[in-house]
Amino acid sequence: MSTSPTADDPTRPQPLHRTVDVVVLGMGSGGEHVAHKLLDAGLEVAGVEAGLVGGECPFWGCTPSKLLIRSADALAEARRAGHLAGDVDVRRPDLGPAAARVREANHDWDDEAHAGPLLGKGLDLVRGHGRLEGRDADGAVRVRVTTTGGGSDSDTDTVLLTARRGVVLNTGTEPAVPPVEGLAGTPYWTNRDAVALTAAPDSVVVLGGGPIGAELTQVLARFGSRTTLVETEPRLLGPEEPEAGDLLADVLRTEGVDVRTGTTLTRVAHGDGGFTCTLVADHGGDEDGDEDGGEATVTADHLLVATGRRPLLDDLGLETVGLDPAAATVPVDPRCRSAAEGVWAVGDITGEGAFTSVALYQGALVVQDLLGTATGGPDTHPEEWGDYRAVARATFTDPEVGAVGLTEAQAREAGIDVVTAIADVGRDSRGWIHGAHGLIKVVADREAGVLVGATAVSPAGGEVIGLFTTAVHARVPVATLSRMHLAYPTFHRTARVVLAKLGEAGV
Ligand SMILES: Cc1cc2nc3c(=O)[nH]c(=O)nc-3n(C[C@H](O)[C@H](O)[C@H](O)COP(=O)(O)OP(=O)(O)OC[C@H]3O[C@@H](n4cnc5c(N)ncnc54)[C@H](O)[C@@H]3O)c2cc1C
Ligand SMILES: NC(=O)c1ccc[n+]([C@@H]2O[C@H](COP(=O)([O-])OP(=O)(O)OC[C@H]3O[C@@H](n4cnc5c(N)ncnc54)[C@H](O)[C@@H]3O)[C@@H](O)[C@H]2O)c1
Repeated sequence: MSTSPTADDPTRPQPLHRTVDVVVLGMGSGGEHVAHKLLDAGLEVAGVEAGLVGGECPFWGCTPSKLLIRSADALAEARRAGHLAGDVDVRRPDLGPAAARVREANHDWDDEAHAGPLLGKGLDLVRGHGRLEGRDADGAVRVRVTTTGGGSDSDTDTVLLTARRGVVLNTGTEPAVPPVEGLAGTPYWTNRDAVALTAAPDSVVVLGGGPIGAELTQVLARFGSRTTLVETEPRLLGPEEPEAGDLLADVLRTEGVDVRTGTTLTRVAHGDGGFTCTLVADHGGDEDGDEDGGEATVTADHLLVATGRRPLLDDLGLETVGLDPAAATVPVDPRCRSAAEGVWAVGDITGEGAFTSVALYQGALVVQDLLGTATGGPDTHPEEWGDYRAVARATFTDPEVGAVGLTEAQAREAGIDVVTAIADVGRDSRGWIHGAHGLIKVVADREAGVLVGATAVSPAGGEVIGLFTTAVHARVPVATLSRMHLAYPTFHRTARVVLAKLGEAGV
């Protein structure tokens, strides 16, 4: 690694100037993967991180939320035992054990378990806010880091990194907080507060019925919080199949959640007694229908805002390398190259799916591109490069909502000659035995004779969707799928019902 101190302003501490092969700017799941693989291959790599190495997923996202969900599911299963195995009295639901597991998993929000192995491989970890700073005379991209101290940079407030081969952007997202009157300045929670809870609050209003809102609503309700879920759109999990969101809303209502879809939070007041939320039902209202178009007031101890995420692209210096600083995402090609030479992007900022699985998938593409390990380029070997037809995802509510590829609406919008089929998981053998609520819906392309999308709302729906992910990804003909052995009795076996329906419809 070459080191050359430079000074733009003699009154400021000397910035350190280092040249490496690749700078990874933002060390979320995708960036961490890229750094590991490039270091393994012998490249000189610098990683720039303003927060914790590993990003949102292990510390405030996937892992802690799934740990809380696991405990909440255990409670729900215990409560179900009454119908199946005699009385089980859940007397004192306690978030404590789940909170302890969260802290065990993320070492009390300490990133040593992520940073340590990378440092061991020789990563130049620069802790601080990174910003692109144009190119040097050879065209190499530069990154200036305003350091937050630590490691070898504790004596300087600025480090300038030059990347011989390129920069990989992986700066992720932050909560998008809506401009609701009175909300700013109140102690509302985001996912970061929710996953750090050690006890369930008496009452909470959850704003936003996407994956974060839906998952955390069910957790808190199962631990005994009086929970109101407010969603502006007519249904939960908006981008997924409408049948999935409707079924989930029904399940949450059965569990005692006050689900208010088609409802907008218009005003927030916070005082000693907690939050007072003014709600306006504007899309048909809640299920009772008695407040449609009218104003209602809900009070709660806490307000959890889960209304989407905003890519962290501000103050990233995108314009210094010719990228649009006002764009909502950094669009990438199948190699994850941005429009700027020598600048790749991975993860949520690419807009290809805000999932850890996508960030890791894209990280592998960048590594393949930088190391030249693919057989050919995207033009000759498209199967080796970025393909987002079959993005699989799961919302870990109970039942889980697994999905892959296109929804019916998206397929129709894409001009596909769509045939759909739907089946009730609860009426099939395993579902009935289990007492499950669920459905499987498939979306087929009649002309091609293949599935382009599927949704599995089911116990273990995130696992059930694997079958359909293979089908959509590998374009397995529906006729071939219909002849598969499917173990009996399983949740995924409901596939045969939808496939038979597609057959009857001529697919
Ligand atoms: C509550 C919750 C639950 C989730 N559950 C799941 C799930 O079950 N499954 C799933 O697939 N996905 C889930 N997700 C989504 C998942 O967390 C993200 O898709 C994943 O973290 C990928 O993000 P990323 O790599 O793009 O960036 P991030 O993880 O956001 O990391 C980006 C990093 O860049 C750093 N950074 C940003 N700007 C700068 C800068 N200028 N300089 C230096 N550093 C910077 C940040 O500090 C951060 O550490 C969940 C998200 C949340 C919030
Ligand atoms: N299991 C998983 O894979 C998982 C879990 C959590 C999050 N994630 C990822 O994180 C992303 C962000 O999750 P999210 O749930 O915050 O975002 P989201 O954008 O998916 O959902 C936000 C919801 O809030 C609603 N909303 C927006 N403004 C509102 C307002 N003012 N009042 C009421 N409702 C409002 C939207 O209509 C939407 O339904 C997801 O898109 C997903 O990719 C994944």
